[in-house]
Amino acid sequence: MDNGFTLNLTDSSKPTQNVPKAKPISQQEYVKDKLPLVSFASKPRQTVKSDGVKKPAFLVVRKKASLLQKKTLSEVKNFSSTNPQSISKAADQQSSHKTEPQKTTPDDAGKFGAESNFKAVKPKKATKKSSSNRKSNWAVSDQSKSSTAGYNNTGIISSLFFKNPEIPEVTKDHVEATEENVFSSQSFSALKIHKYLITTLEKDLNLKQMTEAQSRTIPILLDKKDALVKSQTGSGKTLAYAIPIVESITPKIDRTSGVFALVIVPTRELVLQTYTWFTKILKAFTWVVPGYLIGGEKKKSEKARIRKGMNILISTPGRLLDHLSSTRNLNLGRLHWLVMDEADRLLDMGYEKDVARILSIVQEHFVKEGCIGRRQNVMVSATLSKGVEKLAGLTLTDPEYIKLSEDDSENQDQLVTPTNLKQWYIIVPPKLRLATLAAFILWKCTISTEKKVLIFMTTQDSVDYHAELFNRVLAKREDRTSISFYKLHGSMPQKDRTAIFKEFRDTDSGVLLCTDVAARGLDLSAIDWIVQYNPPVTAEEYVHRVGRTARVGKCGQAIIFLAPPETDFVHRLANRGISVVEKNPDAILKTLTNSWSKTTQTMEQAATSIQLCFEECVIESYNVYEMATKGYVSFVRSYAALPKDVRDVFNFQSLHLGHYAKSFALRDPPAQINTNGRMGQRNDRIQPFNTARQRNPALLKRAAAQALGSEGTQHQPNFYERQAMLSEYSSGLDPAPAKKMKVRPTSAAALEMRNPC
Ligand SMILES: Nc1ncnc2c1ncn2[C@@H]1O[C@H](COP(=O)(O)OP(=O)(O)OP(=O)(O)O)[C@@H](O)[C@H]1O
Repeated sequence: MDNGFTLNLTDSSKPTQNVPKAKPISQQEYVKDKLPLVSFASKPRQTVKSDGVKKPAFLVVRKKASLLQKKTLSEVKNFSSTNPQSISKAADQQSSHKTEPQKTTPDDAGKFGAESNFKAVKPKKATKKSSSNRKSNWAVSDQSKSSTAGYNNTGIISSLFFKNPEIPEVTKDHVEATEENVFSSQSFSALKIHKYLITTLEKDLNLKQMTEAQSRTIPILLDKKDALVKSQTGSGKTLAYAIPIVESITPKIDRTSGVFALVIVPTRELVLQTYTWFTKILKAFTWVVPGYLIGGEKKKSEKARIRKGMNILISTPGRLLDHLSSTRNLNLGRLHWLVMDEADRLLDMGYEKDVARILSIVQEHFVKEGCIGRRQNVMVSATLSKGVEKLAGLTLTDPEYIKLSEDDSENQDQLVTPTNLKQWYIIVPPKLRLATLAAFILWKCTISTEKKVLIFMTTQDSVDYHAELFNRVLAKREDRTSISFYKLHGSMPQKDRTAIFKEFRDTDSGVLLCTDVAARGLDLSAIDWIVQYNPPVTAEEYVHRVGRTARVGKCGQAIIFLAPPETDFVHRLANRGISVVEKNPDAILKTLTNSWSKTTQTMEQAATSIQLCFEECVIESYNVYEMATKGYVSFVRSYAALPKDVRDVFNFQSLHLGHYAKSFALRDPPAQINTNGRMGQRNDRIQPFNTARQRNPALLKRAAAQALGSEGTQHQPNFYERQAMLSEYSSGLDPAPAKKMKVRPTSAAALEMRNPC
């Protein structure tokens, strides 16, 4: 039997076609990685038929040099996966000293991981599914068992298709989805605004009709009223407040007149995007100066811009507060407009203090200037709820609550997603997550025409790792089109962030891996698919993430990966008026037989082949291995730190750590995975995420609290605090405390939690 990974040494000196081609380890890489990987052949364990003659076949075994007994380093250096001589030499040597079988596989992980719900799960005999759509092959048939058994028998890697948890049947909820029209029947010329502004909108920006959000909001704001605007993602809310601001600026204003309008938004990319909108619609109003403040830029150049003066200022709260306390020229005493875009995000615990402080400073400036004019306040978000303004003590004067959907007051909590958005969920056993994601990417980017994909992950380390892994394994293969992978998260240098944001916005195809830094407000054109590889914890965040596609009446699709214990999230969404349809993961994995390897016949073989390539990639380079462990540890820690309110759905106790390790292409048992590399090999710096902690929830809780910068026994961060700390939205510009902090982070994940952007 040829399982696709056998090497017939007697038949040919070349590896068979199906042996995954691993990059030979260069001397340089060897020195860098310290722990080289060697390949050698095992004792013949089976035979393959060639020209009707039975010949012994050898399995290629790849091990870290350090695991081989009696091998000197110089011997080890001579081995490489593509060097058949070294393989046969190794095979000879191996007969004299046996290789250590890998002691543990992630399948054993119940022993190492948290107490798992899956511990007692036996290999599944048959799925419970009744509908054909839900038929799944996780419980492998005898035939497929035999096709993948080779891996199991070698003890090299565990099978993807054994010991997976049962996929629960998800009862279908009746969802009354609320719909909102995107476009109104009115054009901009119906508004009482300056004719130059109308010309810019209709001729230069080619906007024929107003959206519903614009036609309802603009007249109210032109009437000088305060407003709370809630309308679906991608409904043109930016212009809904930008047009009245520009219209209300009189010709008397120049750059020395001070800040006329202040717009606060949660992320730097959103600042740049909003700034671009203002520059576009100010085309005919050359005397009005827009400007922005973001973190990651030289403060000195920002100070110079402030000194020169600007009339419309767009900023993240962190940077604004920083300048308000350190830049004397920044005077907000003549402010006529205060806009908070993504206001619900700005006013939750992550930002509330910053925003409240900004408001009190604005008030001080008002008193100093002796200003008597009334300031107009506008709050905008797709998930805004009434009363949110009270959170920061912001006093709105008789605000209009502009809500586009016509639901009754009982349904205040209902969320709205675009009508043209198709929403799916997929229940994937943890072991198959990576292969399924890879299959999805290959399917969309090489076979289908929907080639622009945005993938959300929880942590920055996870994004870094997957971007590196996919770049090495999926990006380029001779026999298919190359795929461009991009990444975006809060710890990247601002220059890179801006460049990638612009590049991905303007490209027709590619995959952007990102954290929630890209979840809100970003207008990336024509994204075909949103993939939530890690689910968000709230329905609101779900709405914002999927809202990056299907904007202004366009079509789009979104899919969310759920593990079997997380399926209740579907009901949570249904309770908020969001309907998602189940997709069969087999349908995605099957595409691998076309997109990954045309020589593999079954889905199981193809999935195992791609998983093996990922695992090889991780073993080969210590850098990738380190990234994988960091990604895994940060994922586990972020899961452990999730707030109580969501633990009925996202329960750390239900995580099968071993299976999740496999989803990071790691072969080590969870107890041996830490951000410090292999246990015992580099024992400096970081404490391992040890078994005791994993097993004991109390210890874990304390560890999570400590990682978040507080003593477990003293202050336990509440829901909002944790969410804020785990979130990507902070501008990262709360400079004073950040600089003072001398506590050494216990891990990259902890660092990320403390200082996310
Ligand atoms: N009247 C219009 N006609 C056509 N397109 C429009 C119109 N107004 C805005 N748009 C387009 O709609 C897109 C989304 O706009 P915008 O980013 O303001 O949406 P939003 O409602 O703020 O979304 P989110 O809630 O995700 O922040 C932009 O690409 C913009 O060009």
